[in-house]
Order: sequence, then C-alpha cells, then structure tokens
Amino acid sequence: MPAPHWPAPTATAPVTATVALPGSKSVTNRALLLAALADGPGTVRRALRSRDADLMASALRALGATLVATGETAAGVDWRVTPGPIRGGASIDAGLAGTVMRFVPPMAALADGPVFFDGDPHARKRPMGPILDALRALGARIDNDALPFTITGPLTGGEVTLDASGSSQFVSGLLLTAARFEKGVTIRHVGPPVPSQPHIEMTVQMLRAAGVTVDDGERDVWRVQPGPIAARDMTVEPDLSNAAPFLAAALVTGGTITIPSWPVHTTQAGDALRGLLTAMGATITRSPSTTDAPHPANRPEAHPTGQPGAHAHPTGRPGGEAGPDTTDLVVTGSGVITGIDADLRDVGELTPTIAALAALATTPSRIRGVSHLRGHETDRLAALATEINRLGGDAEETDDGLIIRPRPLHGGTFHSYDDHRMATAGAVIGLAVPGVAVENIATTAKTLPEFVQMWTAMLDTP
Ligand SMILES: O=C(O)C1=C[C@@H](OP(=O)(O)O)[C@@H](O)[C@H](O)C1
Ligand SMILES: C=C(OP(=O)(O)O)C(=O)O
Repeated sequence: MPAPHWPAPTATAPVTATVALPGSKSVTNRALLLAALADGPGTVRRALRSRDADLMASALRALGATLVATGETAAGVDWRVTPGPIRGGASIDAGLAGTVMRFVPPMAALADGPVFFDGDPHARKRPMGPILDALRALGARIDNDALPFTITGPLTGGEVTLDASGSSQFVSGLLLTAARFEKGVTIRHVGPPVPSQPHIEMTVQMLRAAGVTVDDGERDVWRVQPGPIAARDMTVEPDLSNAAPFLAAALVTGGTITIPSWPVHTTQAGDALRGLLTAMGATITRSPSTTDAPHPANRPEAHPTGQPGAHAHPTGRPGGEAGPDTTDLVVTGSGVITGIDADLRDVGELTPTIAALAALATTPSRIRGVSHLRGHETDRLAALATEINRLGGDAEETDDGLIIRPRPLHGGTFHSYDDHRMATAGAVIGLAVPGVAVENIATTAKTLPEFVQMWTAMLDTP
C-alpha cells in the first residue's frame, strides 16, 4: 500500500536554523568508483549513505571490490575500499541513479565476463544511447540501447565521438574508467552544448587528484592517458545541491539558514546557489566555520598517507573533496522573493528548487538552457509545470525551460514522480501555502534519506 501523502509543514514564523548536510552524491559515487579501480586499498570518508550511494556500493561489490564501513556517524560513512579483479557474471541494479547507470558500464566492460544492468521502470527511459554507442566504438558488445542491457568486454579504448548534450554523465562515465583502458581514451563531443560543465570539471579534478593524466585543454575534447589510478584517502564535501531546499526556506519565510562547512573552492553545482539566491532577494554572508563539529578534513590526521598505496592530494583540496577551506554559509531572506531570468544549463539539478521559489515570487521568472532535464529522474520541466499549475500557479514549459508568473497558490497534492528534487520542491512551496501534501516524500532517500527529519528540525528550531 502506498504511504499516505506527507503534509508539508507551513512556516508560521521566519525560520532560523543551522542545517548540516551529509556528503555529496556526485563526489561519493565518483570516489567509490575510483577507489574500486585504484592500484591499492583506499579510504572514502564522510561518504553519503543514500539509495544512490548504496546502489553504487552494491554495484562495485558485485564487480569484485570489497567495501568495509569502518565508521559511521550522522555526517556519513567511512569506507575502506579494496579493489579486486573485475568480475563478470554480475547483475547490477542502477535504481534511478544516473551516476550508476552511466559510470559503472565502462568499468563493467573490463570484467572477465558479461555484466547485466537494469533499474527502476523510469530508469529504462533515461537516455543511454550515446554512452553505449561510445563503449561499442571502443570495443565492447552491448545488446540494447537503454536499460536493461548486457555489456561484454573486452574494451581496448581509443578515440570516440559522441553527442553529450543529453547528459554530462556520458562524458564523466567514460573519463572515470578511461585510464584503465589499454589505449586510454580521446572523447570528442559533437552537438548542442554539453550541460553540467562543473560536474565534468569535478570528474577531471578527481582523476587528476588520483594521478591520472587528463587533457581538457581543447573545448569539447577530453584525453585520458592509460595508467594506474592511485589509491587515496579522501573526505567527501557536504552536498551543496541538497542545501537548496533548506536555503530556499530562508527566502520563503524571511528567515536565516546557516550551512556549516561550505567549501570555499568546489566544483559542486550547488555552489551556484549563492548567486542565484542573491538574485532572488537573499543576503548571503560567509563566516568562519564555528557551528559545525570539526570536519575530519580540518584535523591533522585527516590525510594519513602511511598505508601502502595511499596518496594524499598535494594540496589536500581538489574540487569536490573536503579540505581545510570551508566557512559557514549564512543565507537571509526578506520574505519577498524576486523572480529570476537564469540559464541553468550548468546547474540543472537546482531547477526544481529555483522553480518552487519562482512560483512564490512577486515578479515573473524565466529558466533557460535545461532541455536535458526531460531525461532526468522524470521530465522535470513537464512535472514542475504540471504540479505548480495544479496548485493554482502559472507555469509554462518552453523548449528549454520554464516561464513562471506570479499567481496566488492554494493547497493540494504535489506529485513527486519518484524524483527526490520534485519532492523537496513541494516542501518549499508548502512552507508558504497551507494544505500542500507531497506524494511519495520517501523518494528523497535517493540522495537524502533524512530529509523529513531535517526539515522538521529546521522548522522546530526555536
Ligand atoms: O555527474 C554527476 O554527478 C551529475 C551530473 C548532472 O547530470 P546531467 O548532466 O545529466 O544533468 C547532474 O544533473 C546530476 O544530478 C549529477
Ligand atoms: C539528475 C539527478 O540525478 P542523477 O544522478 O540520477 O542523474 C539529480 O540528482 O538531480
């Protein structure tokens, strides 16, 4: 029986709270995969525990890696990862995780036998063609153009051309394993612009931190030299994209939200919230990190390099990985939200929160550059327009985004479409609109299983 809809709490006063966020999904799933491909045992600290991260851990185990949790706190889990020979015969569940369905197949193509992939019903609709064609061009055999499929190596690598306008994950997926291909890889993108450039930058920086030679000097071309991927000891940054609904609460209620341990330098898309929320009327300041328990990366023992095969990054701080330079991010709203005209191509995963704020704004908004969101957890452009309009709003889909005009909203059901960020967008609207019930709030477990507790605690903070 489906769980009852979640009555989204309405704020009765400005919220003032400190919200500590668990680790980044994007960093966690890259770090685990790189650790499983490395030249020795390594450690991933403060990794996210969520459905997507658990699916990645299970996939890597199925392919022969050993993952042992050596410690777990509210901030995340510390994984000791020991690579093994890459095993065929595995069956991988990608769930609805883009990072599993696009990042793991290139590794599976190095296995000693066929590997089967499937996922949630909607996962079968998410675009896979360009990365599967690329893997074919590099030597693998694959029996379908979307999930479910079986991939059979060997794969030698080499040069490949693909259209990555549908998802940056096609490029990141190939890059992450490429150093283990006999010939490395040269990827050339041809087509409309590749979205989510910061996520590709995150991939490149994490590879370089593991000693891999990556040349991204030519636009839309990436070259990875074959060679070892160094085992490391690294710490995952907090998930800045998951900060979005909490920071939005400051704008909606005219309150103040503080996020501890916000990295000063990062490749996470969520860092763009600083500019976007300022444009929508927030005041943002940074103050020395005082509110958080000391972050492991801030302690001297954070980067032990004593184990054989373990390497610390020379600066200890490649983008995406927690380092010593963090501050508290303090966001204060005035209670009045200004509409925005923004190209979100590089930070598409922030769209549901920005659209929720736009639906509560006093002036119109236009969101551009995000046609690729039709291939996300759901068609997010259609879903956002439908759900905002269901509550009485005025949202219109365009070819590449949304136009949202001010109109008073009323209560009703806000459907999540099994999309974690739709569910949290419903929660944001519910802060201002009494009677909003979010269908399937549990889908937030994709990247933030503690969402409801954290939201309630935020509202309960005196
Ligand atoms: O590489 C990653 O970790 C991600 C890349 C982006 O994908 P798209 O380029 O498909 O939008 C982003 O939206 C997704 O949430 C995570
Ligand atoms: C698009 C997203 O996820 P995925 O990694 O499944 O593509 C997202 O988290 O917004």
